[in-house]
Order: sequence, then structure tokens, then C-alpha cells
Amino acid sequence: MADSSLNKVRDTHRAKPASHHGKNAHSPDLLNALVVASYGRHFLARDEAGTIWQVYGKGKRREVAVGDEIVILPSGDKQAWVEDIQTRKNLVYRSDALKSKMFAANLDGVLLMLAVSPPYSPELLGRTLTACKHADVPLTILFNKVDILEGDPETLGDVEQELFEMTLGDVPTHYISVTEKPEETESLLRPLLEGKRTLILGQSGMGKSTLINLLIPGALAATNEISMALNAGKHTTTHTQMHFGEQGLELIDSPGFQAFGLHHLSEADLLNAFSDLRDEGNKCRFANCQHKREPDCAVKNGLEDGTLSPARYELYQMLKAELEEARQNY
Ligand SMILES: Nc1nc2c(ncn2[C@@H]2O[C@H](COP(=O)(O)OP(=O)(O)OP(=O)(O)O)[C@@H](O)[C@H]2O)c(=O)[nH]1
Ligand SMILES: [Zn+2]
Repeated sequence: MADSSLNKVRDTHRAKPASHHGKNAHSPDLLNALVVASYGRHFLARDEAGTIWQVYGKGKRREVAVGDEIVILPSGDKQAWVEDIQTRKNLVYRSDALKSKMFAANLDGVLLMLAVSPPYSPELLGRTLTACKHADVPLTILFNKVDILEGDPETLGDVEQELFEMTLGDVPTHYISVTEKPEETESLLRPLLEGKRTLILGQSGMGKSTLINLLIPGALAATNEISMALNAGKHTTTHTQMHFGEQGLELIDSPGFQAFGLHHLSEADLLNAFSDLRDEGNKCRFANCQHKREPDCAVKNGLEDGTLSPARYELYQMLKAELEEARQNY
């Protein structure tokens, strides 16, 4: 049975006064709480007594992410205001020219789910890799649905090669089948995930929900019930949600994404995420070499002799061009 703490939400009509347990030491009216769901404009937060509050923020205090430790001021009927957001250990987010979207904060790791059907996007893989490097959160790749590739070792070999090249062999990568090999998947992942808070990312259809239901049975159904009860999910189909399993397993589910802008990175940030290109680039003849058509370009030479990855080079040039364009528009 899932130990979904969201099940502890109280019936509004019989609500008891909050226990002293969850009170904020500085002010008796304030409570410390953990953000467990984000609907964009409002959030669900769980206080230390296990009560779920629907919380709203004004101005900067609206910029709340799942995983944030916040201080809330109850305003009645299980509703509360965000009073403060505690300093984050880390934050994974994406951003385009118009807005940024926070995935989650205070993470121990990110799991990126990929599959061959629907086909995964190497570009999204590269962007996820870059965002996690920048946020300094360990990334693990789960390549799901390997059952589809049974009897097709060639395609599987190509995938392995592509993932290795893009990640420089630096990212733990597991080949799994959630539906066909559930026990194996579970015994592989439990030791990696227990006692940790993990954000699961992936394009639509990669198997995120299937995996969450395997590791925390009933999690998604319980979540829907809570959302309905609090009316929190009204008019929203996509939201980010934390699920609580046994042995301190915490999984954060985020809607499948098709875009992953990285406008929040500076050019130096970008170079740090591509340290292979940065280090080789230091050997170019010109200090400001763009690694395009300059003579004695160590990066171009590295691409030619196979020591650098063309896929990473292309992604780097694409992200750099985006940053330059974004800067010109401001
Ligand atoms: N063949 C195969 N199918 C799988 C596997 N894991 C999941 N699926 C199927 O893939 C489809 C999509 O799975 P979901 O778990 O809904 O994918 P998701 O990543 O949550 O997608 P969104 O909710 O759209 O973000 C479902 O029909 C699953 O049954 C697997 O290991 N092998
Ligand atoms: Zn160069």
C-alpha cells in the first residue's frame, strides 16, 4: 500500500486547529511547509503535521517550485499565503524568451526517461543534460521499452552509442522495460531512489506515469483525488506533483515537455556545461575563436579526428546562437 502522505488531507468541515508540532518558531501563526504540487498559479504545501494547504503567493513569493521549503500564513479553509521561500539547495528549470518554468527544487537527482517509441529527441536529451549540469544535480538516464528492441541489437547498439557520445559516458544509463520486466526494474531502481527526492523528466509517452505507478502503487489515482477535493486541479490539465513512497522514496512527476529553453544560462555557464569543448577551445589560435571557420581551430580539428563529438558541438552552437539572439532582443 502506498504511503502517500497526500492521503492525510483533512476534511475541511471537521478541521482541527493545526498542531503545535508544525508551528513556525518565530511566529505562532506561521507554519513551515513543503511544496508538493504546483499548478502554476497556486500550489499545494504540506505542513509538518501532514496537513495539505492550498497556497498562493504574491509577487516574488509566487515563484514557488515543488520541493521548496516555504513559510505559510493560513488564511482559513485550508488556504494560506506564501510568506517566505527558504534558500534552495538547487533548482532545475527551463526558460524561453517569454517565461521560465520551474521544474523542481531541492533535488537529490533527476531521472530522464527515454525510449525508442515514441522516438526520443537527442536535442532534448542534450538540453536536459545541460540544465542538470548547470543546476549541479546528478542525472541518470532510464532508457525504457527495451522490449521493443528485442531482436534488433543494431538499433540498441546505435542508441547506446548515441547516448554515450552525448553524455561523454559520464551519466549512469540503465536499459529497462517497465511493463515487461517490472520486478527487475523495481529491484534496480529502489536502491537508487530510496531516501531521495528525484525529479522524473521525459517527453510524453516515455513511460513516466507507468514507472511512478510501479514504484508507488496508487500514487497517481490518490493525487487526482486530492486535486479534485481541493478543487486545485480545476481548469488545469498539467501540473507538477510530488509522490511519497516507502523508505523515503520521493518522486516528482512533471508533465511531458516538447521544448526546453535554456535562456537562463550565461555564455560562461554554457561553456562550463560543455567542458570538453571549452578545454579544447583553449588551444585555438584565436582567443575569441568561434570554432566555425577560423584557422588553427582546435575544436574543428578535434571534430575531424574524432576526439570531440559532433552531436555535442552542434548542440553547443545551437544553444549559443539562442543565447545571442535572446540577448539582442533585450
Ligand atoms: N512496450 C512498452 N511499453 C511501455 C513500457 N513502459 C510504458 N509503456 C507504455 O507507453 C505508453 C506511455 O506510458 P506513460 O507512462 O503514460 O508515459 P508518460 O511518460 O507518463 O507520458 P505523459 O503522461 O504523456 O507525459 C503506455 O501505453 C505504456 O503502457 C515498456 O517498458 N514497454
Ligand atoms: Zn576554435
